[in-house]
Amino acid sequence: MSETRFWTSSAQAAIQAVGGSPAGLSAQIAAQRLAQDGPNSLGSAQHRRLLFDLARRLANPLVLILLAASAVAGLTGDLVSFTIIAAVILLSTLLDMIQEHRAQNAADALRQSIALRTQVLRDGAFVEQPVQDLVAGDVVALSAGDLVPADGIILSANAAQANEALLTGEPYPVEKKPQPFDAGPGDDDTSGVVFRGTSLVAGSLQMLVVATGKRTRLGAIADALHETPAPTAFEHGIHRLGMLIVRLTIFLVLFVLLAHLALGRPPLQSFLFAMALAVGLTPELLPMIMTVALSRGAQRMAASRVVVKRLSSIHDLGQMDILCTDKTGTLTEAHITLVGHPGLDGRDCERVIELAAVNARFESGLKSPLDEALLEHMADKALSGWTKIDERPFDFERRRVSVLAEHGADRVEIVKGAPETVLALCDRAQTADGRTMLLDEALRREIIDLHDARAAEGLRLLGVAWKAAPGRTRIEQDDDGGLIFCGYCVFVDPPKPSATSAVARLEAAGIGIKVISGDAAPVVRHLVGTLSLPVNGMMTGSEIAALSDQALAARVEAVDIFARVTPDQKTRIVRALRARGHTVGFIGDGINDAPAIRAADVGLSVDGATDVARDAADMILLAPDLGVLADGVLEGRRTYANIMKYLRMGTSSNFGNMLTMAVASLWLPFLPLTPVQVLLNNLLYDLSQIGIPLDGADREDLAKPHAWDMAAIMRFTAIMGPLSSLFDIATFALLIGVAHAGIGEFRGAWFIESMASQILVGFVIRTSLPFWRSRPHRALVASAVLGMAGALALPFGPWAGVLGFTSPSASLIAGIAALILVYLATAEWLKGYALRASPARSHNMLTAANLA
Ligand SMILES: Nc1ncnc2c1ncn2[C@@H]1O[C@H](COP(=O)(O)OP(=O)(O)OP(=O)(O)O)[C@@H](O)[C@H]1O
Ligand SMILES: [Mg+2]
Repeated sequence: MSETRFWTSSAQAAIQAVGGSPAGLSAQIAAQRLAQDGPNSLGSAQHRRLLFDLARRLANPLVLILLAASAVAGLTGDLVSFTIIAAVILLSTLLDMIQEHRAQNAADALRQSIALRTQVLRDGAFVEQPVQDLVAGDVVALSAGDLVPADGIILSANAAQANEALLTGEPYPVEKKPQPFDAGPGDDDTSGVVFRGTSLVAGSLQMLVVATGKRTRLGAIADALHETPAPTAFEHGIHRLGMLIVRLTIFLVLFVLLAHLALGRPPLQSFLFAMALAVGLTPELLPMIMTVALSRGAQRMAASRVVVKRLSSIHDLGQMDILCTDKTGTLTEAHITLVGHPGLDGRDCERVIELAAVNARFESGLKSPLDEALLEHMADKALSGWTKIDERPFDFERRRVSVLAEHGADRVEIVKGAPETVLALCDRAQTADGRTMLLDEALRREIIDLHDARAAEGLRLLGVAWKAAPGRTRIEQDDDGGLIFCGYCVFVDPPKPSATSAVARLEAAGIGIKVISGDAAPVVRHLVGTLSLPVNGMMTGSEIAALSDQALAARVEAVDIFARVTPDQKTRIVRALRARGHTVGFIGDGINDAPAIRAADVGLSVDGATDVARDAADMILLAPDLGVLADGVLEGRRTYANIMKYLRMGTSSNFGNMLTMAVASLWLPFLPLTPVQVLLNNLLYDLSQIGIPLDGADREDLAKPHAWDMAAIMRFTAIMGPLSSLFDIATFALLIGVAHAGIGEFRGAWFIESMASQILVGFVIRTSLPFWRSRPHRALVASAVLGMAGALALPFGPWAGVLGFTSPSASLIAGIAALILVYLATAEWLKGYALRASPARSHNMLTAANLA
């Protein structure tokens, strides 16, 4: 769909075109339009269709070749094989697909629960609606911190500023205000319109929606942007491992095929066998296991009140070794109250609080908790007599709010903000009795000392200043000089006692904490002292500003407290830590935190946070509490441990099977299993693994962050794979050399041996502890029992003949059982050695290399 460039025609024309009016829509018409136009989302309208998905999976070339080859075999007489092969392929694909779908649906439902909502005018009143349900013609009210939910025309605005970096690349906010309704067409000015995906960073506005979903300007480029984030180190590693297995498989299949042909075996049977092996060896279950494990993880995390938006961030959470946190709300209660408003002499002064409250009342930007505390304090005292002329809303670079207001005949500009910023703009000061004096060095020192004394007690302060502004009607960018300092507003934001134990838990889990705040250094230092957080070293924004990225990276690890930092510096700190090889989490709730949340490996926000922060985050904490996060980290690690379990079992048994098949092809005078039997073996093995995502993890797996370690997987495979083939070959020797088994009996016995050894060894290698010390999950035991029962039922049931088996004798089974016991004992003995992490592995080096 192409964008309409509606802003080039007059607002009137655009509004008429969508049949809207400033009065909004009725709920009934909105529902009709929603049915007609579809939801306001950029994703594909419907879920992928099940049938379509099935076709996509069956289109796997290996599967197609196998089906084609067995069809050829079917035409030449072996119809039974063809039927069974087709049925087995269909069955295992369905099994795989249904699990994945269910997992995806569960994860989607969780994501839905935290979907963005917005204020919409319906039937004449503003109501909260999910952003998805917006239609053209709706009137939407936005305020600072909100994401713009659709493209639209501004009906009214109040000091609104939008960040349009996503569309224009321009990092600085641009002013937004309504344009004349009948302005001529052809104008490419976009100041009177807003676009989906941008955000309001200051002020407020009302817009009339003219385009939703894919018809928006963002929708037109969304496919090109393709919102899939860059793969994480873990996904990258999995992909590499998968490719390695595929390459090995191709090599093996060619080897087996050529060996059989060279030895003069029937070509079609040999080909079918080789293809069945290939289907069995490819790690086709990996995506399903990943999705199911991750979605399970997400569900469990939701139970501990962490909602996951991006599933793959669960690994990053498990791997996270540094958590950066803002201060307000995570380390403090965020119930801010005003406790004083001292003038120059240190005693509370009415003038100070009045000016500050007027400033807070007239600010239309994002109301900060400080503003709310001021207004709450003034609730009983009227601010009547004051009228607003203009304002310059808060932003995190200026760290102040300027308001132009009038009281009777006096027109004044009132500025409140970070004390040092405000003081720097003053050249005079005013006492409580109204005397104005020059602000000399001595007086400046006194005022600073007054501040430092309170800040050292952990109190937050705002400076308040003013100047006469006769005849002025606007506040321009650089008007804030020559102010008269008046006093401070003093606030208390009590520390959150639960933060201490939550931080201790995170520390115990191997996660270092860094506090990154826009607040003043003494306040932050006092807070971390009160909570006795294990943090050291302090750096301020002005120090960071003087450092290059390299210099910052060199120092950033040794510093745990950052104060008076700008939003951009928050991002620089995160980047510097990542460049040092850390997996970094960032938790924050404000507009100022959003860029850093996005820059982190794991972006975290809380449920009550601004849209912009929630949108940037990978996970949302439903309670603003670090304790919740500590639980989440354990879930992340458990999920990771389970995926590693599957990988270890899969790669080592695959590799073992490859070796076995290579030997068998050269040595056995017949195929060790028929193609049908190979596929059945594969299906049963898959079935036995269904329980893995539910399995628990040992305490050892949860104790510290784990990075993807390819070398360790290779090492494990190189030890455990050959071990299993050794026992396979011993089984061959037993069957042929000792028992002189016929072909059917050989295949029956070997089918059982290979299934039993693969399934049972899983219980040995799923844990690094002695296997009897770690209890597997019931579901894993159940699926394993199911797989084993199948393995025994096939060669022994009435269908054995059709499947090409002859039931093995009791003594053969006893022999095999003995071999398997020895195998399991050897595996248990060797696994400590095989499971050791690669010695060269340094967490830092590895992740740094992956980042590059
Ligand atoms: N409404 C306001 N009016 C004037 N100044 C403000 C206002 N809000 C914040 N400031 C100033 O800007 C500074 C930075 O804002 P803030 O403390 O919210 O940053 P932050 O990085 O989000 O901090 P935190 O770590 O506490 O969440 C404040 O310390 C204060 O000096
Ligand atoms: Mg904050």
